[in-house]
Amino acid sequence: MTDLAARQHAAAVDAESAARLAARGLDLRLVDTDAERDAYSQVVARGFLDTERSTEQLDAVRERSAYRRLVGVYDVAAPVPDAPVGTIAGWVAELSVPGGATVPSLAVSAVTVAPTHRRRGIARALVEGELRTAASLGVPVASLTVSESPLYGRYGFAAAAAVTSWRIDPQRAGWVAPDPAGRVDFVPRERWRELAPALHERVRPGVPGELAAPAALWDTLAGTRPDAKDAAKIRAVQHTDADGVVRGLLVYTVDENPDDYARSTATVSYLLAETPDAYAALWRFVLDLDLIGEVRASELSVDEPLLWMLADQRAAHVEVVDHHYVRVLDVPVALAARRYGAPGVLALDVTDPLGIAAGHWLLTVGDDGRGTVEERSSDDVPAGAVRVALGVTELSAAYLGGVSVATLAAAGRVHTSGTGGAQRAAQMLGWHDAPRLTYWY
Ligand SMILES: CC(=O)SCCNC(=O)CCNC(=O)[C@H](O)C(C)(C)COP(=O)(O)OP(=O)(O)OC[C@H]1O[C@@H](n2cnc3c(N)ncnc32)[C@H](O)[C@@H]1OP(=O)(O)O
Repeated sequence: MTDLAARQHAAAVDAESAARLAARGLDLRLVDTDAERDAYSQVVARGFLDTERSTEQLDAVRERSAYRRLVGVYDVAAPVPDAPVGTIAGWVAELSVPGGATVPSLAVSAVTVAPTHRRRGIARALVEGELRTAASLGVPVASLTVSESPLYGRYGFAAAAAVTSWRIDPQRAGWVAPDPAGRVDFVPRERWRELAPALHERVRPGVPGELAAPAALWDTLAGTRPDAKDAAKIRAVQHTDADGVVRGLLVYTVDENPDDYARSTATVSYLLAETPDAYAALWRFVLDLDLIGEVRASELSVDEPLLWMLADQRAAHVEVVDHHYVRVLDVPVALAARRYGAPGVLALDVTDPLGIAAGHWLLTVGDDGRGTVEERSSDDVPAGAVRVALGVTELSAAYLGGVSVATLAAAGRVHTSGTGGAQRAAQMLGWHDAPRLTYWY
């Protein structure tokens, strides 16, 4: 755990949110002991429509979630006062940004409020409180994946990295890409679980929008958790290059079609590739599986090379889905971390309903794509700069290069100065690789 992550984990709860909730007889506090964590875990399961957790599941969750800071809201007047009526989890993890660098991000998860206590501002107090705490510690961005799209824009989050869900008819798709080098083999799930973290560590800096993954993710994907459901369905595969180095990993499941056995369904749970050969070989393996009439995959990029490997692009039905939500907390630190698509100068006027990221900033990008950021007064705009007035939600939307500023301007969400200002700002803030996050958290 980095020093920043340790400080975030141990920080006191936000005083403003605590006072707001206390005025309603509610207690905001850190969830600490094993018994508290188990009670919290049961409430989160209920909040996400899951069944009550068994002792085995509680043990598995507790063992795998120590990295998470857990905060609960308690109602002392409730019949079970030890069960929180509101929950949130947060931890600091590296978020990849355009250009190969990473920034620390407050990853937010497990936001639930008991149906008995909804629509009284408890979720707002929890989310705002954790954002203020992270910002006060110097965490430059926050991020999350969502159950419902409309929830987090009000706090400054935007869908910065969309992904795609695919349904492919492999019997129609064909293949027009070169034959990939290397070999593909089945491996035991336990072996896959050992290999995955290191491969992800190598791949993720080059994928804007990807987040350092908790160890628990690999157990879930490989079915190696003691409480795993349907683990026996999971098939694990590796790709190795000519030197025998593992360059790609795949886990998938198959569901028989009782009406037509030869048109069963294969679902790609996770496909990770470090090289073009590994990427092509693993996709080709999936598309060539016998007895499969449909291949499903999700959390793929909006600009997936796979589309250009298919002889018949209409064999693939592709749906774009909002996925990784990002919220800038510290404008200069966040903007200085990424690289830019073109040189130039932007005068940014940023508004923020929570006040955290509001201000006037000058972003100067050199020919090498690196940016420097200075605070400026609102009327100080150098000649040649494009003035961009936007909310923190729109800044966050454009942060990873996943949406063009020209598109946001055309949608009326961003205002730019001068003829062609939106296009120049779009070239600067744009990036050649679509951002993506490969999992949910
Ligand atoms: C990162 C994650 O964990 S995503 C998972 C979110 N959690 C879930 O989906 C679990 C099921 N849902 C719940 O537990 C709750 O309904 C929550 C957490 C979504 C909302 O909790 P509440 O305490 O009722 O929210 P709260 O009263 O603080 O409302 C905050 C704002 O969100 C709005 N809001 C709350 N729920 C919804 C919703 N389902 N759709 C749209 N807006 C909503 C409120 O109108 C309010 O708006 P305003 O403050 O701008 O006027």
